[in-house]
Amino acid sequence: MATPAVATKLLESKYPPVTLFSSSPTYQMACQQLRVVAEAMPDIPADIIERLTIPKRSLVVAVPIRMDDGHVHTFVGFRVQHSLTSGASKGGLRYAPHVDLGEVAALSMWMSWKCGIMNLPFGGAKGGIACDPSLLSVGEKERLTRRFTEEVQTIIGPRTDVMAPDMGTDEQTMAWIYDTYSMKVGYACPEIVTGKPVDLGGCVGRREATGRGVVYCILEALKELDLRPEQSTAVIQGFGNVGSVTSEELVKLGVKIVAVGDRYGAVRDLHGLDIPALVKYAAAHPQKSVVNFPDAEAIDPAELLATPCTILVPAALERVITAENAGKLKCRILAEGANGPTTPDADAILAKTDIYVIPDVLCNAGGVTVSYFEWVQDLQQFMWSEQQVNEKLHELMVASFNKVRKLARDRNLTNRTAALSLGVLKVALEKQKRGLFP
Ligand SMILES: NC(=O)C1=CN([C@@H]2O[C@H](COP(=O)(O)OP(=O)(O)OC[C@H]3O[C@@H](n4cnc5c(N)ncnc54)[C@H](OP(=O)(O)O)[C@@H]3O)[C@@H](O)[C@H]2O)C=CC1
Ligand SMILES: O=C(O)CCC(=O)C(=O)O
Repeated sequence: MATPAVATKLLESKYPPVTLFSSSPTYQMACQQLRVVAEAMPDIPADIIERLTIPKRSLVVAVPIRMDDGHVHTFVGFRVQHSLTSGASKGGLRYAPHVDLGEVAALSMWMSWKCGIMNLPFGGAKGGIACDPSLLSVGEKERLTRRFTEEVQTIIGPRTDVMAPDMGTDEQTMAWIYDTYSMKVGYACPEIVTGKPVDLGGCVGRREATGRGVVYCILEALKELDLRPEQSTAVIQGFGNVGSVTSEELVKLGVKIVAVGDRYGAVRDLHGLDIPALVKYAAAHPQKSVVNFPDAEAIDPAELLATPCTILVPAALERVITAENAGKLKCRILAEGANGPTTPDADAILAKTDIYVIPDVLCNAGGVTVSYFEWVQDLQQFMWSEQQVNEKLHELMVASFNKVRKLARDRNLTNRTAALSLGVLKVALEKQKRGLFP
């Protein structure tokens, strides 16, 4: 019987990252996590694990658009569908400067596990365009989105691949995709995207869903640790959709948010930041940033993650908690709003501490869950109330949280390995039952 370290090494030679994607550290990280699952769940057939390291379909497209100054600039866009075993593939579209094929492939794998954990009838996908949306005008963003939609049109569809917002995209982006796709097919097809404006068939509560789901998980963790929200503090990295909604929802429960940071800087107030005022301030700021927020102390963003608090919520980028800073975290709960914020090396360090990790694939699954509700409503042309949406979201998040905790306890696994294992097991089982590798 090989020791765990030796077994991981053997698995590494058996399932190396695929060359096409492997220049991306994020894809390498997703493959490393899959190897940990293969080791923890030896009953999953090796040939299925091998298939799961390789996304089913990846499309790279040139996206030329006329810029406002008259010249034509060609961007590069990606759509990766990791698995269609469980249904249409599902996942966000991200606009960010660092987007590449490997990053999108990793994010698509995580979407497969996330949908599996939540028991949603979807496979995983993700898309992205390498661009800095803060440097584009609204007209440029519209032309970019419409051209990208046309370029990926052959592989998307309400029963094949359904996009949603992610970093740098929003409800307006989804409205443009909806309109472009509908013009092509010749009828209004709201079920082609989720996260649309409510006026266009979007679901009430989708914009807030990821942050709400993060908070539902935090409440379960606080309960288990016998801690109370009113006695807790939080630090939030990223103040976009996920970071700002998580902050607002935590404040409603009495949690004090002591520090918040974004790409441009970070602010701290040990008495608790005025979050509703910070939301208004950031919305009015030219770069939508929290920097220079009055009555708060400016701090070095590098200090943010090491700020003492009960709950730390990374809600921005991948790989921000690494072997270098994992030992410096001073939180009791790490609630991963972002996808992939913690590297496997950092995980090994955290596993030796008493930090309670709520892994991304569980913690931020509220977004895709309400996207599922939106898709179902659009297919049936029957809309739910916000109360129905929130109650159902709460029920599904708590059920999945408990499934993950049970597996972690029963098998003596970390929460991350338990969550990933549940997701991978669901996909693997469906593949086995279908008798082939769709
Ligand atoms: N939206 C959703 O429904 C879901 C999102 N997620 C994940 O949550 C994370 C955030 O997504 P979302 O909130 O939608 O994205 P947004 O674009 O709305 O917000 C991203 C935030 O991250 C900040 N940020 C960017 N770069 C850095 C940096 N280098 N250091 C610190 N902060 C930075 C941005 O700041 P700035 O504006 O200044 O660039 C912004 O505040 C991503 O990992 C995404 O994949 C996961 C599940 C669902
Ligand atoms: O709502 C969705 O379909 C996907 C959200 C997403 O991209 C994510 O969970 O990372």
